[in-house]
Amino acid sequence: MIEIEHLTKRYGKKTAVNDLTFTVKPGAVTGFLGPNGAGKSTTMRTIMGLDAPTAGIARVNGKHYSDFRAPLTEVGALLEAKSVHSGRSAYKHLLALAHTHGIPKRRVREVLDTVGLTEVAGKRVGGFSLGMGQRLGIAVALLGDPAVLILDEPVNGLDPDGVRWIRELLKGLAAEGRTVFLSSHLMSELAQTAEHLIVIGQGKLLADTTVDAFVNSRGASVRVVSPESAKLAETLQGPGITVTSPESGVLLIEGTEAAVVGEAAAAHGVVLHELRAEHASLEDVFMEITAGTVEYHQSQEGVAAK
Ligand SMILES: Nc1ncnc2c1ncn2[C@@H]1O[C@H](COP(=O)(O)OP(=O)(O)OP(=O)(O)O)[C@@H](O)[C@H]1O
Repeated sequence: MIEIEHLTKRYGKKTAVNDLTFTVKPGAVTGFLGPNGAGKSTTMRTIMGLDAPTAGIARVNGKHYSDFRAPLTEVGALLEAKSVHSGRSAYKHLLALAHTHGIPKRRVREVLDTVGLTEVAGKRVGGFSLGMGQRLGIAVALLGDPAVLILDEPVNGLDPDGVRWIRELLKGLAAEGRTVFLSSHLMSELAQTAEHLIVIGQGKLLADTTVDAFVNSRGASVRVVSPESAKLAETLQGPGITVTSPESGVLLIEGTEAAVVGEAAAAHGVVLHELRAEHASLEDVFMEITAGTVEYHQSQEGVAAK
């Protein structure tokens, strides 16, 4: 369990995290979503005791990070997305960490196997690709068999196979009853991995909900293509129903279901070329909810600061 209470972090005049309160529960993968600069990394660094909060508190299993005697066995984290430059082998790197935390040697072999690095365990970490570095970082996070895992953009640098692998790994770890908290700016990735979502923008909490509820928070609409769209639009008028026409011959109907639209068309002899229920994607809802909180906007001239 991770508990964040009224957490605020300022860097000079910049407020990176602004009075954030939420809880990450065990037994599920919780996604941490927000546009670039929203404050995700800062929040995660504060949980791991790497940044001191300006106000508020972050607790892991009821304790502050600095109160853990062997932190690796309490909370595992992958925070840096960059590869490690070291002359040490992956095995030696993990072994050194295991020693300082009282973790048995056999656990090093186990985690190397879990992350698929057994064959390259004797190779210098400095020569690792970004994806291999990510796998090593995940091995470090898992080394102490912690109940809580915090991963900042763990799919960075992984190929599609690696992305699928980490998705299954994280779901499996959550199914074992662990708390799994991962940040991503890839909405589609979180939709497939997370059950719960914490969404922030400009350091503030925007949503704390299940993925399903997040996607369904914007009602589905019905898209119709018809040579008689104007006639159909008239028959559909009613309380709670909004009909718009984004282009000639096309209707977008909100507030009712595809079946109702199809029956109305049949009853009035309207010819349909297409009838489709459209569900908002996680990405659509994310863009809508974070609009106005992004630090940088794409302008026609390029990327311009707000
Ligand atoms: N050490 C620092 N000094 C000054 N400003 C900082 C520092 N660290 C972060 N910030 C600022 O705080 C804000 C939040 O940054 P943070 O890295 O936490 O966001 P993020 O959501 O992780 O973004 P990204 O998805 O781009 O990694 C940004 O505006 C960033 O520029």
